Amino acid sequence: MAIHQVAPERYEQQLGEKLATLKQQFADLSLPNIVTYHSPAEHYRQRAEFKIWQQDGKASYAMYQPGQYKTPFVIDSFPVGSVRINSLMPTLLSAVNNSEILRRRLFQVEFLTTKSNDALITLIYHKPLDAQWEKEARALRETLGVDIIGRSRRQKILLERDFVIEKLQVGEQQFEYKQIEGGFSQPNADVCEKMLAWAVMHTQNSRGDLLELYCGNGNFTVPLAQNFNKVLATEISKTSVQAAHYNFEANNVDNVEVVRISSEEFTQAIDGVRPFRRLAHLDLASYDFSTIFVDPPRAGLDDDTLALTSRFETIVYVSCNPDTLHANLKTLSQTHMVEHFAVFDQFPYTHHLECGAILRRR
Ligand SMILES: C[S@@+](CC[C@H](N)C(=O)[O-])C[C@H]1O[C@@H](n2cnc3c(N)ncnc32)[C@H](O)[C@@H]1O
Repeated sequence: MAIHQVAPERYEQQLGEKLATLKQQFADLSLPNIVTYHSPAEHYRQRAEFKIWQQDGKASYAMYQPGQYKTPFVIDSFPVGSVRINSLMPTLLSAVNNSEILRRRLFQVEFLTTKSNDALITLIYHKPLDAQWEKEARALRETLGVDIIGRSRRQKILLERDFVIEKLQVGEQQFEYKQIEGGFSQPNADVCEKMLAWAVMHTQNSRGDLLELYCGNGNFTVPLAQNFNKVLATEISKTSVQAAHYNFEANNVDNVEVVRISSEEFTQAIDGVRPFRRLAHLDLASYDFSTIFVDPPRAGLDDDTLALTSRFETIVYVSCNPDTLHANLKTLSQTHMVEHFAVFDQFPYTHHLECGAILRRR
């Protein structure tokens, strides 16, 4: 993980600078007033990964300046990370340094924590993990009161669980989410709650059904489902689809079908280009889609998915990359008006910015 310069006294200034850049970049699109959602100025990331720097028989947490991967910066705290990550960091490190078996050839540590105070630690090694490692890891689990996963080449040792349970507050409602190790989850839980509330608010009183692409673990699907008759959600990752099933059941959401399929394949299926067995149990023609929700990875929407998106009356677009959002909105502006635009400061002190746009057909 690269180093972030956290300076809470500079929080407003850094956000102001990012907003100014964004406004300049989007000046050629007629955007409405931009609504800005702030992050806590520190301790906002629920997940973190560190390289482990080994010297003279001692392990330390290390980070790198982008592009300078031979010069580690040894750190002992991480103000970007949640309070839970910061309280686990020293305890974990001293336990690792007190056990030759846990320390030797450890090269990476990952923390996954939640607002609900759940936590999971993954220890990643350059050596096979044996019964002795497992015994020591179980003792570590008892000491920390946190689940541990051991990973090595072609090996994953689970002591108990490989997930955490998050609880997010969206307006008056609380939702429960399983977040699986290695699966996507929004890193900044406070900002995630604001994004969910924003999406729920702007889809209230929708008619018909919702198509969601890139649904992940159902993060948005769960609170949005109440605003639609039926929802068809799609996602490429098997782990995330498994988590999504759990999350629909845990939150009593019963009007969603989730399918493991890429957005490119789904576009082919709905256009009748070719059939997919994974969709055979669904009658696509029975859906009365009014709205599409997309939250693609940094690459944005591919051309075919973009063309599909432009056929919907209402588009909700959540994006972690202003460059691809801008390019996609330029195309979508030919058929749609941007009615609402929001900025969510998910990644303070970096140049990254999360945005949300609601578009209506002209
Ligand atoms: C930015 S995440 C958003 C996930 C979810 N909306 C959330 O809030 O947690 C993007 C998701 O798209 C999925 N994805 C990546 N490429 C895809 C593709 N070509 N087709 C479908 N899903 C894809 C990833 O696995 C990931 O879950």
